[in-house]
Amino acid sequence: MIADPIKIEYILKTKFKNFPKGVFYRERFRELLGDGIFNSDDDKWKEQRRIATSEMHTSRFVIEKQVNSSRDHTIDLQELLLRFTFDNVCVAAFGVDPGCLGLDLPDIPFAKAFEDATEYSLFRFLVPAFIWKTMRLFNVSKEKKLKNAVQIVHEFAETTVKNRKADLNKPGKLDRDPCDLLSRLIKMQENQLSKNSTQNFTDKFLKDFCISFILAGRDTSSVALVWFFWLVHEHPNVEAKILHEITAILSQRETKDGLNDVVFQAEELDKMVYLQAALSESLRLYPSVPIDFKQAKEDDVFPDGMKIPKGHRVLYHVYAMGRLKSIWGEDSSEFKPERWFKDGEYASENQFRYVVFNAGPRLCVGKKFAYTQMKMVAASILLRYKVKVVKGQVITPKVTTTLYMKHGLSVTFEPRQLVGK
Ligand code: HEM
Repeated sequence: MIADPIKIEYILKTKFKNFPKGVFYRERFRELLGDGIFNSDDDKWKEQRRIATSEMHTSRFVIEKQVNSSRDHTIDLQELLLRFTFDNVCVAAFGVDPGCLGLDLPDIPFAKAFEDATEYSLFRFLVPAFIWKTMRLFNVSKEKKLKNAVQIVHEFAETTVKNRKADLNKPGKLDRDPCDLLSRLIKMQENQLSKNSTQNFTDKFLKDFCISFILAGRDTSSVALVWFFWLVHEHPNVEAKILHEITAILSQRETKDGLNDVVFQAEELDKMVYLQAALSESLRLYPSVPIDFKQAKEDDVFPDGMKIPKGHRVLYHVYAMGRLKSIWGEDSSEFKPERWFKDGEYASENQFRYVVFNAGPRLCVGKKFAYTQMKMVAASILLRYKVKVVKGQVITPKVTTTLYMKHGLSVTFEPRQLVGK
C-alpha cells in the first residue's frame, strides 16, 4: 500500500494496467469521450451541461417534495442522494429516468439489480478466486444472486439500446436532439459508417459501455455530497460563506426571480469557486474512492529502487493521502476550504497529490460533470434550507470500494427566509 505522489505518478503514467481487466472500457472511454463530450468547452458540451442542469433542477423539485412530505420527520439524506444520482447518471448515459426519486421512494428492479450486482461482485475481490469460481460453476449462493442481478441489468440495457436506436431512426419521435451518451455513440457510428469507416459498435458494446458509465458515475457524487452536507453542518462559518457567494451571484441577475423559481445556470455554477473549494476539501477528507489499485504489466522498478514483479498489484491509499501532513501541512485534518485559494484565486492541487479523481491519463472522465452536478444540488438546497443533522447518530465510514456513511445521515430541513431578495 503506498501514499507517495511520486510513485503514484509513475504508476498512473502508463506503466501499470487497470485491474480487473474488462470491468471498464477504459481505453475506449478515453478515445470516445476523453476530451470530447464531457470535458471540452465546445457547444456540444455546453448543450449537454444546459440539459444536465435543467434535469438536475427538476430532481431538485422532487427532493423538495420529499422534504415537504416529510416535514417534522427525519430523512436519510444519503439514501435520497443515492437515488438522485442514479436517476441522473442513467439520464446522462441512456436518456432514461428510472424514477428512483419518486415521491414514495419506489423499489425500481433495474436499480435494485444494479446495486445487488455491485455488492455481489465485490465478494470476488474478498475471497481467493477458486472459491467464487467454484460457486459460479455450481450456480450457488452469491454467484447465483450475481447471475440473476446481472441478467436484469443486461435485459434493461438491451431493451434501452434497441428502443433508442429505433427512436433515432423515426423522424419527429424525439422532441429534441438527444444528448445522452448512448444516442451520441449511435449517431457517431452512423456518421462514421457513412464515411465508410470500419468503426462499428455492436449492440453488446453499446450496452456494456453505458453500464460501465453508470457504474463509474453512480454513487461517487452522492457519497461526496453526503459527507459535504455533514461537514458544512459542523462548520457554520463555511456555510455562511457559501450562502454569501450564492446570493452575491444571484444578485448579479438582471431579472429577479422569486426564490422558488431560481434555476442556476451552468455559468453561475462556474462562478461558485468557494463552493467548489468546499467540495474539493470535503473530498480530500472523505474521497469517494478511498483506495485504488493497479497491476504491474511487467517486472518494474519504482523511482526509489523498489522492485515490483509482473502481475503484482499496488494499492494506493487515497484516504490516507488526503490527511498527510507532508502534503497538506500541520492543519491537514481540518476542514478548511480556504486552503484551495492562492493569491485570492481558486487553485487546483497537483493531480498526483490529490488523487481523488485519479490522475494523468486515467483522470476521471466525469470530473466536470460531477462538479456541475454536486454544485447544482448543494447550491439549490443550501439556498432554500438549513440542513440540520440529527443529534446523537454515529457518523462513520463503511469500508468498501466506495466511501458510504455506514448508517446513512439522518437530517431535517429548515426552510430559510433570508436569501434571494
Ligand atoms: C465525486 C465524484 C467522482 C469521483 C470522486 C470519481 C472518481 C473517479 C476515480 C478515482 C476514477 C479512477 C478509477 C480507476 O481507474 O481506478 C474514476 C474513473 C472514471 N469516472 Fe469518475 N468519479 C466521480 C464521478 C464520476 C461521474 C459523475 C462520472 C460519469 C458521469 C464518472 C465517470 C468515470 C469514468 C467513465 C471513469 C473511467 C475513466 C478511465 O478509466 O479512463 N465519474 N472516477
